[in-house]
Amino acid sequence: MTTTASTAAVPDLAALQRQAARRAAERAGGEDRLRGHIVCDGLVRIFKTEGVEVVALQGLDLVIDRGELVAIVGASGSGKSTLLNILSGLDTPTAGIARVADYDLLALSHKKRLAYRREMVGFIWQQTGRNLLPYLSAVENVELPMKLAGRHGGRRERRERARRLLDLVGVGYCADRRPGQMSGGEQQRCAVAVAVANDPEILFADEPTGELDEATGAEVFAALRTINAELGVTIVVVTHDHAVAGQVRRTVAIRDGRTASEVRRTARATADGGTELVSEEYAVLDRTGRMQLPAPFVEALSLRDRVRLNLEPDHVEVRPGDRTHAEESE
Ligand SMILES: Nc1ncnc2c1ncn2[C@@H]1O[C@H](COP(=O)(O)OP(=O)(O)OP(=O)(O)O)[C@@H](O)[C@H]1O
Repeated sequence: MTTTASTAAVPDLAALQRQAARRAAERAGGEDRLRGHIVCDGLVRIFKTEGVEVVALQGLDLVIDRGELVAIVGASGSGKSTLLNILSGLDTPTAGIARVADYDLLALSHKKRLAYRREMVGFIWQQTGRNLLPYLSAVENVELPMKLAGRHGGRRERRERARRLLDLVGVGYCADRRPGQMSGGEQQRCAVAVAVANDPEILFADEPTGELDEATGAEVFAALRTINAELGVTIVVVTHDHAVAGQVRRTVAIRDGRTASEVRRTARATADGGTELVSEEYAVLDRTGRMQLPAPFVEALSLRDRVRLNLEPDHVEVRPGDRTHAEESE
């Protein structure tokens, strides 16, 4: 399915993606190391509470390359937070494969899990107040993780790096302000700088724009795109807002704990000198050949129970199946 939308201020998502991939390859030591930075294969997470089992992830497949900026969308309860908690090392899956760089997330010792969370991963929470310490200025907030990790040289080097990162996300002018003196959007952009202070390979963000209006949310996404392109950090953003997902090149939709579909976007020039955003939607096929039909397709043809499949030379046709005896005799 392809859709287009014209707008004057569409960023060139493909160019940014190429720059991010170049930077990521420099960091990782070669183009051949880009593939499969994050790999989930048949990922399962079952929660057991008072004898009741909830299958939050039921065989989820997902591959994200180094330097990608991906949005994960889905309705409430579809398993987004469960996935993010597993990938960021906060939770352990029940079964399947979850691998990030060289870390097998199903078999991490306590020590390795701590190292993974300290060195590999940065995190941004939805609640602005959870990302920053209220009694420190923006620049001090960015310096703090570097200081705690004992990295990035002495005081002066840390301060220079903190100011550089704040400039990069567009809030250099807030360096000496405390969070209470900044807007919600400025705080979240500052949180992006804090999250990458120790140069993690991957940045996870859970609804980072959930408390912001659309325009301010777009500024936070612009900061994420800049960090992605300039530093080559792989970024995974979870959101239930499909409009926000339009800010990135690749969106993965989760339904009932499985990867259901994917949208890829590219900006292209139009004949009248404007810019056009082209979106293409793909269904995701797992290793065993299973896929979910988009809900609007199912509804449009009242598909249910069974469908007819025909193999054509270059496509597969899906048609409503036979009606049951009961329906025919009505
Ligand atoms: N700790 C837990 N114990 C029991 N069930 C849980 C737990 N965490 C999540 N679940 C269940 O797993 C399913 C997926 O939840 P999850 O929070 O991952 O969804 P989500 O897509 O992030 O939803 P939301 O957008 O509302 O945050 C839900 O049915 C939820 O009730």
